[in-house]
Amino acid sequence: MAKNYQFYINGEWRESRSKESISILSPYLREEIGHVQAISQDEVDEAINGAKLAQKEWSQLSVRARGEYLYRWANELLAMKNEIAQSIMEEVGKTFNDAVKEVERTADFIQYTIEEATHMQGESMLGENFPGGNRSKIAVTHRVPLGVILAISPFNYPVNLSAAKIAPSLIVGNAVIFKPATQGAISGVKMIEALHKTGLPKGVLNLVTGRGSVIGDYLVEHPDIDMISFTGGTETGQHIAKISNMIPLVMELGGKDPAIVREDADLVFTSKQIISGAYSYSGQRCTAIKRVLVNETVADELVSLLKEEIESLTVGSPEENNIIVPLIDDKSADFVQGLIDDALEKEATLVVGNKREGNLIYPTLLDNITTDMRVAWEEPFGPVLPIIRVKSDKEAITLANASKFGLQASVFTKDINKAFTIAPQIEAGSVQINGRTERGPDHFPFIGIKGSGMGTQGIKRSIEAMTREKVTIINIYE
Ligand SMILES: NC(=O)C1=CN([C@@H]2O[C@H](COP(=O)(O)OP(=O)(O)OC[C@H]3O[C@@H](n4cnc5c(N)ncnc54)[C@H](OP(=O)(O)O)[C@@H]3O)[C@@H](O)[C@H]2O)C=CC1
Ligand SMILES: O=C(O)[C@H](O)COP(=O)(O)O
Repeated sequence: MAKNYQFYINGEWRESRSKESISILSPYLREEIGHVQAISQDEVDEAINGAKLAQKEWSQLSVRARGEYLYRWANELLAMKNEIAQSIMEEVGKTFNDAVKEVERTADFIQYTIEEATHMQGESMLGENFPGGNRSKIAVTHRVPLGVILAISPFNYPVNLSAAKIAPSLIVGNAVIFKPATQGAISGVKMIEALHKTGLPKGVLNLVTGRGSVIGDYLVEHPDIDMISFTGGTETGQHIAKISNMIPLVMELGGKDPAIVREDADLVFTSKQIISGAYSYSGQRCTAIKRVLVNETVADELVSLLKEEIESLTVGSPEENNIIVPLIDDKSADFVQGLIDDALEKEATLVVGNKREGNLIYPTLLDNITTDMRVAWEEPFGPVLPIIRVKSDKEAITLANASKFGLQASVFTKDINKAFTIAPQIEAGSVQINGRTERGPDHFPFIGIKGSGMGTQGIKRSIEAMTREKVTIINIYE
């Protein structure tokens, strides 16, 4: 019988008083792999009240003392690496190798977070530097925690994107309410089992499980939540931004990252970057390359190179480390198929793909995409890549910026002057020159603008986002 996973509140593992649970189906085994608790609003209140109380003492510890718990967490995660990776694989259909990498990356993330926080210093300012001021007034500024942070994560990196919110929150003295994606909650439970083993004080971290559509608004609107760090879809993020109280928000949302390919690009290198950017984990990455804007003079050659690469991609179960794996659920596969069908009805050219077995969509490349086709603008979160042929850099930039999203973009060219002319004109949080779009390394700032989010993640920026400045002014008697 599938295991029943408990939720974690005030240092204890519990079953919900609601007596309700949610069945988790594996996207590729297509069978139930466990149940998570559908907790009640009373239990949400209990978790937040406990967090609020626990935060007071937790914030009094030194950064080094808090860091000791987090170092142990990183070590426990590594000790449970295979078990957690197995969960990630079964629950979200990521290959075992990638799931292991996700756990290792998370341990690195936590360790770097501790080191970064340990080296962050405040500043002092002399009053005399402002007209009319004098030396007897000195401001000392340092960062203080915000209180209780609500961390909401998506399914696709159930461990890494969760820890990327939890570790920066905890190291600076916040308490956390962690709401994992329901499809991803078992992996969330496992990573918190590792944290529990560190002896973390009760209430500092609480794991609440239940459908976002049921407990999400209640969590977001709760008066004792002091900041929300959210990663997920644009619609969910926009909804949260509308209903939340006047508290800081960091939102990392969807994307439609373009790869702009100039006529002078190294096409062999570029095609490999595009393939890995677009198709890894079947395109279920916010930073996946989701459209190619290629100069028409090199389009035929690029398409032929991409086709060749796609034909060598392995397709099937994540247990055999295939690149293309079944999508998270049937609904997502239907959505991707809808984008393909719409483009083909409007006379896009099918280069390769458009084959489907249930929620397994084969890698699909569509050429001659025009702006009336949905796939030119919508985020598939699946293995389909549209090629839009352009006449000039100017047209590529205009199309890149016509998207409602603004996460990342890539520019492929051998002309570094052109690259640096194009990059500033692109409306995106980051522009990669001659590289695929991606979030890592994790200490780099990671920014979504427009429909792709608000605020900045990346280790130091996340720490800053989860703290505020506090100024103490010394007035020296003469
Ligand atoms: N920019 C970035 O860094 C990233 C962006 N994404 C984006 O996320 C999307 C895919 O992830 P997916 O998990 O499907 O995204 P969703 O927006 O469906 O869910 C994200 C999280 O929000 C929760 N949620 C749902 N409704 C509410 C609500 N009303 N209040 C509070 N929380 C709620 C979900 O819970 P539940 O699961 O219970 O519904 C889940 O934990 C894609 O659009 C992708 O681009 C993904 C990763 C990174
Ligand atoms: O959720 C996502 O898709 C990630 O934030 C992207 O991370 P990656 O670029 O490291 O895959």
